[in-house]
Amino acid sequence: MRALLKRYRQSIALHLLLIIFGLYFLVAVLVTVVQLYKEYENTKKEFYDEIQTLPATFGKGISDSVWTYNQELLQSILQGMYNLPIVVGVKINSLDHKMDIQVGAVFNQQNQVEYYDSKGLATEQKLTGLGANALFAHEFPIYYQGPAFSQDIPLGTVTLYSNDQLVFERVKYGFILILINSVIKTFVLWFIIYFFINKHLGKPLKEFTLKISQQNSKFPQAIDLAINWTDKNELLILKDSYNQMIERVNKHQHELLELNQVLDEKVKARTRDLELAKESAELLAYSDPLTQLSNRRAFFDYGEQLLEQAYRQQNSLSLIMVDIDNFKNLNDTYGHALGDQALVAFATTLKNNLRSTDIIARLGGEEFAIMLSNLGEDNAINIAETLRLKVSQIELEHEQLSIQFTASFGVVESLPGSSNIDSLLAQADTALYFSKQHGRNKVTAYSTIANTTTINSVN
Ligand SMILES: Nc1nc2c(ncn2[C@@H]2O[C@H](COP(=O)(O)OP(=O)(O)OP(=O)(O)O)[C@@H](O)[C@H]2O)c(=O)[nH]1
Repeated sequence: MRALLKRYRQSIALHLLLIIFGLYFLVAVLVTVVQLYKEYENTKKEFYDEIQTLPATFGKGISDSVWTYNQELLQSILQGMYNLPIVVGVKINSLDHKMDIQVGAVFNQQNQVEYYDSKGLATEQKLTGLGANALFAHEFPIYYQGPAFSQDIPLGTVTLYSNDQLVFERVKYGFILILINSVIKTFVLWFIIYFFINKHLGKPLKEFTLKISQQNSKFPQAIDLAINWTDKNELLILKDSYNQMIERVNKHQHELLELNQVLDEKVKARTRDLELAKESAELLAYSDPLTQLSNRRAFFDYGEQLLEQAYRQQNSLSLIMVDIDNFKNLNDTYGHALGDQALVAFATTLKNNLRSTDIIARLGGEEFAIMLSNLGEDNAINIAETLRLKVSQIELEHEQLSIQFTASFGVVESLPGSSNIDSLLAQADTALYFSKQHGRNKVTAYSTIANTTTINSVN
């Protein structure tokens, strides 16, 4: 039942049919009721007309039996009348009241219904047959017309009673037939029309809905419906409109995708530019434009990291400070451009002779610092010596002259946990200063002069 109700709620065909045939059935019932009423009225009239004809048939017999006081004959005539299907009761009122008699259902003086058997004795209602609540009566006089009398002699009256229910009983079967006819017609038509509405509207709509729900939301496709209809009906027009819309949506989607791609490429290009700009900004911020070595800031940042790492791993780390000798002189003698050339050649020599993991930085002017990870003082001194030699071998050409220069070095080893960049630099600088003081083009280890320096400071 629940499934049927759900099916009804979900089916346009069933819904429409219920409305249409519900109304149709109501109208059919109304028309039938009106028909029944009319039939009832006609039948009632027919009854009345038939009752009107009875005096002509039974009047003479009744008059004769009343005149001759023949009770037996009167009773049998009354019984014959009572047996007629349109009569429910007969009442004779004779003038001398000697032949008064009633059979069946009749009204008394107080207009109440009373019931009598075929012998005229009062009885229960059942003997009168049909219910007599709605009696209607027809009264006619009886006369004696004998050859001895010139005039009709009034003998009394006969009242015939009939019943609405008899009328109804007669039309009832006709009405039931009409009603059954209407019900069968309604339901047969209902199922036939449901079949066709469902076939041509319900099913295609269901198919359409199913196919729409199965669409890929990103790339919807045109839909085809299994409708055998040569001309375009509303459903086919709806399907075509849907397909046109899908085509437009897909076109729009395609344009959007293309636009997205263009935008994506633009964003990527912009991101690349930004990254490059960032890289070059970082490079600028962290490198020396002339020598392409790290600058002072980078040296401090990277140096701190190396120091921490060495501390964690309990590794040795050494710092070398280098300063080109008499650089002012070089600048003043051969010009600033040659000075720059010397700085670049010097930086290249450092780079070529050190590991990529070492930090080489130009701290400012002609002053450089090198941080060597995993190297103790002895190794650092050796490297500084090599560099000193390599630097002294650099030859710069200037106006057919070969220009050479030297550099002084200060070396210090970091003791795990006791050093920071500033103190290391200060110590390396002390060693460098020592090299400068003792003839330049030298390598000095801080450890070799530390005591002397302390004593000097104390003095
Ligand atoms: N060409 C050039 N010269 C620079 C640059 N930066 C600093 N200088 C010069 O480097 C010279 C450094 O001179 P000083 O500090 O007196 O040192 P020095 O002449 O090398 O003497 P010592 O260090 O004692 O051997 C100055 O003349 C600066 O003008 C630069 O980028 N290019």
